[in-house]
Parts: sequence; structure tokens; C-alpha cells
Amino acid sequence: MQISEEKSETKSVKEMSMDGDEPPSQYVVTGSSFGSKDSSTFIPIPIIDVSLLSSQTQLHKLRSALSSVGCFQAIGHGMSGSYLDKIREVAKQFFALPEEEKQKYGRAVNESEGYGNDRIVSDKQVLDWSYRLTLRVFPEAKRRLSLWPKNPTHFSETLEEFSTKVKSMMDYLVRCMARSLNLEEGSFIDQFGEEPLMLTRFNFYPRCSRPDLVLGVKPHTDRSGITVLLQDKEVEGLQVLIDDKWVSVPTIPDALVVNLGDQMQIMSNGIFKSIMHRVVTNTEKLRMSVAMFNEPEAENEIGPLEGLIDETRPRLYRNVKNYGDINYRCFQEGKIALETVKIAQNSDQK
Ligand SMILES: O=C(O)CCC(=O)C(=O)O
Ligand SMILES: [Fe+2]
Repeated sequence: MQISEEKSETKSVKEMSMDGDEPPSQYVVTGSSFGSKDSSTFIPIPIIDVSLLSSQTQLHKLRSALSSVGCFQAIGHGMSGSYLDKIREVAKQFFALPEEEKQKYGRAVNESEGYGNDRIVSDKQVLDWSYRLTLRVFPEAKRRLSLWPKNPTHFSETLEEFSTKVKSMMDYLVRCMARSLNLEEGSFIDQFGEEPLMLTRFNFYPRCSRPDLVLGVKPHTDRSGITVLLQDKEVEGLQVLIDDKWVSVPTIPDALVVNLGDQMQIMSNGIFKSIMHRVVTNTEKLRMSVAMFNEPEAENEIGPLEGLIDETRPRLYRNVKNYGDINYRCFQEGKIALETVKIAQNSDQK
């Protein structure tokens, strides 16, 4: 089997994109899961100024954003627009390399790190119209440097610096999230353990002739604690599900999108919401994004914080270890991971 898992007789997503081909059936999303964007209602995505999170007003805004929609656009995070452009440029240079060059970092079958398309787990799986380069950045000792591109030459150095900055932003945000709930600021961070994980994913979405049928990424929630996403500077594509409507997340060049992931939903006993999101394709322009995910150490047990459980809000989730594995198994079985760790509630407790 080929490393990329694409059969040699079939065209790659990139070739189909360039030729404007009708996408093959494996990429076509059918049924109600596709939905359509409801453009009749405008639902703004909250904007939070990270530099102001020492104030109660901004903390309140953070809590309200996370407990209603589960995402926000972060500004005032200390990374300038020109710095973020440098990251976008490195991603662009990598994806522009010839396919053989990128395949030097190809994801092996059954591995999650490296360059390639979807990991294929079932015949019925609908494929995403995208390419990704996934790399673990923390803990440092677990980096697989053989998969870190040598081309462009400053790739590793740029990724190292960016992930260090995003890590400290994430740690700060997770502390602020605890404070926004009137908890000790280390309450969530403690559950991440001594050596929390952090993963980067560079996403590349070629043009697609049928955006009405094909998604860049299917609807999902992130398995992370939180996710920080650098969007394309110009091309929109990310949509979040709010009140059953798909809402586009506007591109703000200097902002970083913060999505709450499943593990923070568990730790916050369901107060914070892990946001359902997807990426749409378009006929005109290719799109790129860089996502960073933090996660508790696999062997650390996580669970709802005691301070967030009482008679009016009973414990919603059991304690779990290695949620990443649970999430992956559920994906293979077509189950929703968060549902499998939920504690059944008596109706009189609700
Ligand atoms: O490309 C995007 O905007 C989002 C990507 C995403 O949801 C993911 O990588 O988990
Ligand atoms: Fe995501």
C-alpha cells in the first residue's frame, strides 16, 4: 500500500482540483449532515482581547463566549500581523513543494503524524478535500524530527518559535478560563499534567468544483483541551454550528481563533461547550490554516472539577484517561466520543 493511501490509478485531490473534475463519490457528503449555511441570520463570533483578561469585564466575556458558542477570535495576544504572515508564508511554501518532496514526510499507514490525506478507517467514510501535515511539538522529547520538513529551510525554526508562543498563550487562556469560573487559576492546568501534549496541523484545501457537495473538513468537535487556529488571511472556510445554523468565522488577519475542545468540556462539567465546526470548499481560491491543539498527558486522569459539581449541576462526565484514544476509537465506530463518557442522569436530577 502506498504511504498516502491514495490508490495509484486514482487522481489525487490536487490533480482533481487542478482539472476541475467532478469529485468522486467518496468525497460527497450526503444526507442531512451537510446542511447549508443559513445566511439569513447574522450571529457574531465573540472577539476577546487577551491583553485585557486581567479585568473582570473581559473575563466575564470569556466565560460567556465559552459557555454559549464555545469559540472566540483572540486579539491582543502579542503576535503581530506581520509575524502571523510569516507563519502563513512557511505553510504556503511547504504546500507548494512538488508532491515527491512532500511525500518525504508522508504519513505512514496507521500513524497520525506526517503529511497526507485522511486516515482511512472504513469503506463508508466520506473523505475530506484537504491535505494536512500533522506534527507533535510538545513534549519536545517526543518530536519526530524526521517528519519536520527541511524545506523551506527555516520551517523547523519557525514552527518551534510559533508553537512556543502559542503554548504560552494557551496556558494563559486556560488559567483565565478557571478564573472566569471563580476557581483557582491552576485548576484546569493541573489536569494537563507535567508534560502536556501539543500537536500542530497545517491544513491545505485545494479548490473544488463542487462546494455544494464536498467539505474541506467534515463536522467535528476537537478532541483537544483547546485549539488555537491561524486562519487563512483572506479566504474564509471555517464554519461553526450555533443554534443549529452554520455560521462562517470571518477572517481577521491579526486574530487567532480559539475553539474549546472536548477535554475542556469534560473538565468544566459541561459549562464550557466544545464547538462543532467544519470547513467548506470553494471553486475560486485555495485555503490554508494552521491549527494547534493542546491535550492533557495521556496517562493523566481528567474529569469534571469538584468545584463545578453541585446539586443543581450534577457530575456530567466520568473521569477518563487517554481521551485521544477514546476519541479515535469512536471515530472508527461512528460514535460521538463525548457521549460515551457521559454519566446517565436521572430525570429528576435534570
Ligand atoms: O481549517 C480550519 O479552519 C479548521 C481546521 C480544523 O477544524 C482542524 O484541523 O481540526
Ligand atoms: Fe477542528
